[in-house]
Amino acid sequence: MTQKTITVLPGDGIGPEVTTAAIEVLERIAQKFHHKFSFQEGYIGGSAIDAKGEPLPEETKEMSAKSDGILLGAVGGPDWDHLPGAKRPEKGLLEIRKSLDLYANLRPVKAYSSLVGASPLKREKVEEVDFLIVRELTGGLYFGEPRKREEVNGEEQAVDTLVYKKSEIRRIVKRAFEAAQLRKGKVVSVDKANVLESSRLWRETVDECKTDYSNVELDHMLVDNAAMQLISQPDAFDVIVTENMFGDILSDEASMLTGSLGLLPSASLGATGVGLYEPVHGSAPDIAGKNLANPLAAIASSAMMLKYGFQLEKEAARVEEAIEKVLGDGYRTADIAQDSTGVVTTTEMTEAVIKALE
Ligand SMILES: NC(=O)C1=CN([C@@H]2O[C@H](COP(=O)(O)OP(=O)(O)OC[C@H]3O[C@@H](n4cnc5c(N)ncnc54)[C@H](O)[C@@H]3O)[C@@H](O)[C@H]2O)C=CC1
Ligand SMILES: CC(C)CC(=O)C(=O)O
Ligand SMILES: [Mg+2]
Repeated sequence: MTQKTITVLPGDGIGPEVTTAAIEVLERIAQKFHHKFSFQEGYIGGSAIDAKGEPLPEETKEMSAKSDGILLGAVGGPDWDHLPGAKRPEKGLLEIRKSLDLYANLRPVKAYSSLVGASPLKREKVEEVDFLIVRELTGGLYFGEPRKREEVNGEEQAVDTLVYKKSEIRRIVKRAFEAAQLRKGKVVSVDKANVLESSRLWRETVDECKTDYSNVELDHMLVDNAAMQLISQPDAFDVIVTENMFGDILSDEASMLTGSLGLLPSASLGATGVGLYEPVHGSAPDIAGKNLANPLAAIASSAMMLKYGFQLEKEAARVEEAIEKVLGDGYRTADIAQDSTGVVTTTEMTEAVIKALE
C-alpha cells in the first residue's frame, strides 16, 4: 500500500476540467490497487490573482513543496492579459517551477495507433513516432535578468535576457543521455549555435557530457532545421534535448504528430523532491467551461506522476493502456474527431477511461 498526498493546482480555463478528470482516474487507481491518495487543492495563476491577489500565493508554494506530487491544469487567459509581466498568471507557473528547481521537463510524444488519421500529416510519416523531448525548464529567456521596458533616445524598447550557466546545461543534458540509454540510445541536441553565444556554450557542454555516454549516439541540430525535421522525418527522433523556449515551441509543434495538443503530457522534475505533472497545453480559453476539452493529456500526466513520482510502474501502465483502449474503441473528443458524429465530452471521455481501467 502506497500513501501519497497530491497537491492539485487546477488553475484557469480548462485547467479545472482536466485536473478533475485526472483526479478521478487516480482515485480509481488507488481504489483498485489499494493505495491511499489524498488530494489538497491550491490556487495558481489567474484564479489565484482573483482570490489572493498574486499568481503564486505563499500557501500554494508551501503545500506543493510538502506534498508527494503536484498535478497542475493550466494558467492564463484573456481576463489577465492586461497585467504587467510580473503579475500575470504565467508568472505563477514559472515561479513554482523555479522555486522547486524543476529543471527537467519530460515531454513524451508517441503516436497512438488508432489516432494516426487525426494527424494532419500522412499516416506513414507519423505511425512510428515515439520520442521524448527533454526541455530545460528553469533557465533561458523565461528567467534571465534584466527584463524590462525602457525608453532609449525617445523610443520605447523592451529587453529580455537569455542566460545559461554551464551547470544548468550539464544537468539537463545528463538527464537526456540517461533517458536515451533506456530508449533507443539516440540524442539530438537542438540549439542555435550559428547565432547565439548561449547555444555555443550549450553545444560545447553537450559534447563534454557525451564522453560519459559512449553507448549513446549524438547529433546537433539547429532549431530551425529541427522544426522542419520534426515534420519531414519525425520517426527519426529518439530523445531531443533543448533549452527552455525552443522546447516549449517544438513540443507544441510535435503535438500535431499525435493529432492534438490535448494528448501530450509532461513531468517536471528536479534532482530530488516533489515533481510537477501537467499537460503540455495551456488554458484553452476558447473552449473553457464547455465540457469540450480533451482530458487525455492531463490523465496521461497523472500516469507520469505514478511512474516518475511514486515508482508505481504497473499502475502507470494501466492508465496508459486505458487511454489506448478508449482511443482504440473510437472515443473522440472534438479535437481528435474526424467528423462531428459520436464526439464525446470531457466527462464522457473520462468515464470511458475509468471504465477501461477495470
Ligand atoms: N502550462 C500552461 O499553463 C500554459 C498556459 N498557456 C496559457 O494559456 C492561454 C491560452 O494560450 P493558447 O496560446 O491559446 O494555447 P492553448 O494551449 O491554451 O490552446 C491552443 C489551442 O489548442 C486547443 N487545446 C489546448 N488544449 C486542449 C485540450 N486539452 N483539448 C482540446 N483542445 C485543446 C485550444 O482550444 C486552442 O485552440 C494563454 O493565457 C497562455 O499564456 C499556454 C501554454 C501553456
Ligand atoms: C505559459 C508558459 C509559462 C509555459 C508554457 O507554454 C509551457 O510550459 O508549455
Ligand atoms: Mg507551451
